[in-house]
Amino acid sequence: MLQAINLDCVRGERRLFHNLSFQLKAGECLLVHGENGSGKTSLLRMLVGLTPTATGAVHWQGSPIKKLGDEYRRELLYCGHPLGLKDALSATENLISSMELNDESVTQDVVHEALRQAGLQGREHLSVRALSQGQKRRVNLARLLLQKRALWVLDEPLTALDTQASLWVVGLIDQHLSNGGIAVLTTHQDLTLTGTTHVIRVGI
Ligand SMILES: Nc1ncnc2c1ncn2[C@@H]1O[C@H](COP(=O)(O)OP(=O)(O)OP(=O)(O)O)[C@@H](O)[C@H]1O
Repeated sequence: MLQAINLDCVRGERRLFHNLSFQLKAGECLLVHGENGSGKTSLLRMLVGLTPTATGAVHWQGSPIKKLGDEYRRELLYCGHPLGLKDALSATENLISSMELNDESVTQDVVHEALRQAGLQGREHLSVRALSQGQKRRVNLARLLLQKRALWVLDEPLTALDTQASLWVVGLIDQHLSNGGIAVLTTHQDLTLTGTTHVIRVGI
């Protein structure tokens, strides 16, 4: 279970949200809506532990994430901004190095299969700088197939994706939820998921 308890977010002079609380059980998804600059990314960064919570706390399976540290990070897959890809490396090299950074091993065949499913067959060895924005996003999202994590936190995962790739990502999220995973995502698009979906709007 993921719990946000009385979170506050102040950026500069602006309070973006106040006393924000929710909880998500296995199989549940939270869609975070809000205008540009309303605090969606700030909230996600708090949930993954990249931005400290000034007040309130984030709990995972009943314990504060601050206390869990790496134990929490091993349960978590965060696709944020920027995409975190190295331009000089190929899609394959990026994914292998991202797995290695997390002490996970993966074969090139498994990476190629993930890239095939992401619609990047034939582009596995091209340096990422030669890929389009949507293709870069697909490389980043191929991690969803490789890193088996209980909690997905996805910041605008559909940005730059065409209709087919958007359907692919929505299908992956649905599958994740039906396997008992939890997901939090921001999006400016209308999104219909089959699992239990909660919606919050940030910006006050
Ligand atoms: N490190 C920072 N220091 C000061 N202000 C910041 C910082 N990070 C974000 N902000 C401000 O906080 C506000 C919320 O930013 P955030 O990125 O969370 O918005 P968002 O809802 O994700 O926006 P978008 O839909 O445009 O992606 C913005 O006004 C932004 O300028």
